[in-house]
Amino acid sequence: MSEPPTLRIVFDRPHALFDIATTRDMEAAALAALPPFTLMQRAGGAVAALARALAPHARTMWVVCGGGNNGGDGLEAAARLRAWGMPVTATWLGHPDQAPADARAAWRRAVDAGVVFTDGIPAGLGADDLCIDALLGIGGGKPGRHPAAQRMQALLDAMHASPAAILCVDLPSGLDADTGVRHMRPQALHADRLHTLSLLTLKSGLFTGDGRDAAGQVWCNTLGVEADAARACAVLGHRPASTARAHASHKGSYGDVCVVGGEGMQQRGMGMSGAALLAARAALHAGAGRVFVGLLDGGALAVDAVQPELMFRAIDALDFAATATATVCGCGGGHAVAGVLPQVLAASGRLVLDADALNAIAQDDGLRHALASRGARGQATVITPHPLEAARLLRTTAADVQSQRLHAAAALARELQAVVVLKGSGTVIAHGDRSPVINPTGNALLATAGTGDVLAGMVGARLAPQGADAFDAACAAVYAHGLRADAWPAGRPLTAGRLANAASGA
Ligand SMILES: NC(=O)C1=CN([C@@H]2O[C@H](COP(=O)(O)OP(=O)(O)OC[C@H]3O[C@@H](n4cnc5c(N)ncnc54)[C@H](O)[C@@H]3O)[C@@H](O)[C@H]2O)[C@@H](O)CC1
Ligand SMILES: Nc1ncnc2c1ncn2[C@@H]1O[C@H](COP(=O)(O)OP(=O)(O)O)[C@@H](O)[C@H]1O
Ligand SMILES: [K+]
Repeated sequence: MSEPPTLRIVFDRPHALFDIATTRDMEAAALAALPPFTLMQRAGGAVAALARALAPHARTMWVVCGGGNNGGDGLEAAARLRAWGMPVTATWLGHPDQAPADARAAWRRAVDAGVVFTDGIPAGLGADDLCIDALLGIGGGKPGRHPAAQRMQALLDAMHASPAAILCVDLPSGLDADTGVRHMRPQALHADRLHTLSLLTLKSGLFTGDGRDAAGQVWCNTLGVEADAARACAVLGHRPASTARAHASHKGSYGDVCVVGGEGMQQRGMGMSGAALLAARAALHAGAGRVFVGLLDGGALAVDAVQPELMFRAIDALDFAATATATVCGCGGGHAVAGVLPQVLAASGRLVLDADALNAIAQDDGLRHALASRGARGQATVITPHPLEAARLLRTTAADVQSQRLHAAAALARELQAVVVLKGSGTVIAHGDRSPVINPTGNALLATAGTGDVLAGMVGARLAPQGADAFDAACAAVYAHGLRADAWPAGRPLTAGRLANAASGA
């Protein structure tokens, strides 16, 4: 067959993501079905072709290879690059007597092709040069257990300290392909000159947790092996369908959002109305037909002078059960929100729970039960925890949640019978039987207070229209929220207020 194509991963359509176990199964089946060494030749060929495209003017291509098959892919790439006349230098941590058969064959081909081997670090690596990280792939385990670990870390440090671009083979070495947890660290971030060519399958860990920082631009080559999408562990989020509005629509077509939150100064001396206003403004700018605000401030504030479209109501004057209505509850809710949650959980047809609503539920089994029983009544719920809020709900630690984001989101979704939006880099959206989605948009500009309130409002706006699907609404809102940050003009500080206003049409 002709060389399988390499695809630059962009987010115009969903991409299936696979875990290590399924990738191993697929690899074993393909190895059994194909002549020996075929897969590694395809892998090495794909790496070499991308390397040449990324660094056509390189004076040095340093291929850094571990002792397993990831290193084998690197050695095969080195052989190809050398045959094409590229200036290749290779470092190999393996040994011909101990290497897996395919890696040994690749080493032999590299030697025969005239690749220069070195144990040191090539001098004078420049910005036009390329390092190929083929130390560890899906066989990489936790550090410390391997005699080669220290040497690998030193080689990684050398690659990342150089001004050269880096192409990671299959995975950034040391990244857990399933979870996005990084076991080996580069000293600095180099997203603009970092690439990863995922082989056989696209792995979930490239897109969540540390994955995005570790991987840079992701590419994929399936090596000609067709994947069964039904075996995917997750799906990469993608641009939602256009939200063009029919001429003959009216504000009722887009539904109402009721925002409940914002504890007042008088309760505990902590005014948090701003959080509820941010959610309300975001819902308005994201297209809700009408937005009502029920503040928990004892009536202290009755209008948002900057956004007079928002309609303030006493909690008892809000109709949570009305059709085409979504309630967004919890933003800045403080302690006061616990008092209204029984009513909100019982009555709201569609509900977004954020922040203090989630903290209150984590502390109260009655509320937890009230939330979990909504699904059976056909009431849709989206919860939007950040990792610490998720940890409180799961009665564990934020570090534990971060070490298994997909798993944590799915476990919460199961227990609370809700759509879960586990926020952070590579936000995970999970619900029931749906394949979890990892959102690819967003960046650290969002790491500023209030952007989560804006997201809750944006989810509410998408959940409000009659017939809206809660999972799709959550995915679309998270994608749009992150896209706003990705398109943010350079030099303009991103604040949550500006983000809320920018939510229009997104
Ligand atoms: N066999 C084949 O034909 C193919 C192999 N492929 C490649 O093979 C890779 C998987 O190969 P392997 O299963 O050999 O695994 P790796 O090459 O990822 O890692 C295994 C090697 O690394 C060592 N090691 C593991 N953890 C370590 C640590 N923390 N510190 C230091 N050393 C450590 C192990 O002792 C072993 O020598 C994939 O990621 C992919 O790059 C794919 O390209 C598909 C084709
Ligand atoms: N580094 C990051 N990369 C991508 N998204 C981020 C990052 N930091 C924060 N975010 C996003 O910003 C929002 C922050 O929400 P949250 O933590 O609830 O903060 P707050 O409650 O102060 O608004 C979430 O949508 C989260 O996914
Ligand atoms: K690698």
